[in-house]
Amino acid sequence: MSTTEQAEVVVVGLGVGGEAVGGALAKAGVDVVGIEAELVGGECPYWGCIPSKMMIRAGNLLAEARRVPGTAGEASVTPDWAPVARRIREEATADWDDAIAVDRFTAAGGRFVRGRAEILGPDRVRVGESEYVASRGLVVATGTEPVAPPIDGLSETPFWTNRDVIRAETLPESLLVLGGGAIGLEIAQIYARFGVRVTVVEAAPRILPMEEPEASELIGGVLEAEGLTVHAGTPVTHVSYDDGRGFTVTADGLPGELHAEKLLVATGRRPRLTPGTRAVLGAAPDGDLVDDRLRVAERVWAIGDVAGKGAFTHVATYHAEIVVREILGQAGPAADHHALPRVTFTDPEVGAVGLTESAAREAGLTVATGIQQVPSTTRGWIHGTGNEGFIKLVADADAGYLVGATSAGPHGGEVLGALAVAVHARVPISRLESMIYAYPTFHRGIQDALRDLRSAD
Ligand SMILES: Cc1cc2nc3c(=O)[nH]c(=O)nc-3n(C[C@H](O)[C@H](O)[C@H](O)COP(=O)(O)OP(=O)(O)OC[C@H]3O[C@@H](n4cnc5c(N)ncnc54)[C@H](O)[C@@H]3O)c2cc1C
Ligand SMILES: NC(=O)c1ccc[n+]([C@@H]2O[C@H](COP(=O)([O-])OP(=O)(O)OC[C@H]3O[C@@H](n4cnc5c(N)ncnc54)[C@H](O)[C@@H]3O)[C@@H](O)[C@H]2O)c1
Repeated sequence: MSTTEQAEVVVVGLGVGGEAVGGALAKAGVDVVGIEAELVGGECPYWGCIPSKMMIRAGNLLAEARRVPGTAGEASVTPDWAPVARRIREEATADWDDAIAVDRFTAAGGRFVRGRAEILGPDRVRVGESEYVASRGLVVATGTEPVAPPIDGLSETPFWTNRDVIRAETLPESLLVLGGGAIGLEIAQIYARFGVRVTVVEAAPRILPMEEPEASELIGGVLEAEGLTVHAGTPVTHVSYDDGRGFTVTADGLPGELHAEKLLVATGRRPRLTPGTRAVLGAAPDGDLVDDRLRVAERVWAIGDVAGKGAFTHVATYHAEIVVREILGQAGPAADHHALPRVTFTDPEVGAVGLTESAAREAGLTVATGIQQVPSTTRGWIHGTGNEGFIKLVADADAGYLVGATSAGPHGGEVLGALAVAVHARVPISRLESMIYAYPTFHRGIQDALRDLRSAD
């Protein structure tokens, strides 16, 4: 028998963004129904950021130990995946069980529904036989799912996605990674550091195509020095799988076939929002889903990955705060993505904020750049082995402030903090130049990059 329940707010998807919105509204006394098809918390804690960064921490420890000879004596390292898999299963994901997160939401006063919601209109959704009608607002927080490119043969093979690499209890002997973006490169490096023979195949002319070309060159060089094989500009044309032999891949521009026991497809993700649902919500078929208040339509909001403004956890939580304010009728700034920070947690880390040089040029700005190599800074030179990196600044020369920056190197994601403030607050370059930079830090390289920027005047 079908039922209809009323609520003030219905949140579809309790991942990073939905859990934050639902929990905060429930705590504020709003009657919230939160609907989740899989695990409350979403991709980040169970199959994304947290377990992958735990794996990276382990891989970085191995790499540091391997850097001991020649610098601090002798060290012998025997990689073992078992403690990594155990930590992910027991500490990070509670064996992929979200009981604590569900309790947190219901203890705050939220009404929890487990199931896949079908959005029927701007104020109603259906889960199984039950309909939920929202009087005050609908929040769509359904995230993204991996895209498998239309490569001949691929869909008939048992390829891996990020979920399989995170859940692996044992490692394959070899791994082919399709896609040299954030997921592909982070996983490729970790697996290789644990002894897996890894090949990365990227269709675009360079890996990390969304970041500065200097970052692509840096990471490509580091990975190859660690023994990985990296092919870029080589679109895969055919994939096949054989129980005994594993995967065979052919790609344009590569003379022979590539073979590996496992194949990870990390070629991007798409919003979990069908064209039909967009239409039902009153959104245009193409273009921006949300305005600067994250509104899709009257009393309908979309947040996090599905909003299409950057697929990062910090974007989902940022959006959540804005929508909570909107629904509670509180004043506050609109969403502003001009200083979007992101960090690819390879070693060296690639941190970036705002526009790359080419994006700034495409935006029609008068662009000036400055760059400093980390090994040429005092701290980089002291650091020695493992010091590869650079700091690159992208300035709007007419306006006199930075519109983007990249900080690649040891702790590159941490150094990014100062640059993110500069881009976010549009700090005049002259103020940045007159700042005192602690000696000898990695972030002091910003001062050197500013000098390079000034010398380009
Ligand atoms: C391997 C990997 C590593 C990552 N590392 C980082 C990182 O280091 N830093 C970072 O900032 N970001 C990282 N990300 C990205 C980050 O995980 C996402 O940006 C974040 O999870 C987005 O949150 P969200 O709430 O928008 O979506 P999600 O976390 O995807 O949550 C959406 C939720 O909605 C549910 N849902 C979908 N449709 C329905 C429906 N119809 N009914 C009910 N429920 C539904 C889903 O089951 C899911 O739980 C990583 C991602 C991956 C895959
Ligand atoms: N550290 C982080 O913050 C982090 C880590 C992992 C993922 N993420 C988020 O998850 C998103 C998805 O990650 P992703 O790595 O899947 O996507 P991505 O967009 O970062 O990279 C996908 C890569 O695959 C390439 N590609 C596309 N089609 C291809 C094909 N047919 N053959 C070979 N290569 C192909 C693209 O050119 C691109 O380089 C990221 O954009 C990011 O927002 C963030």
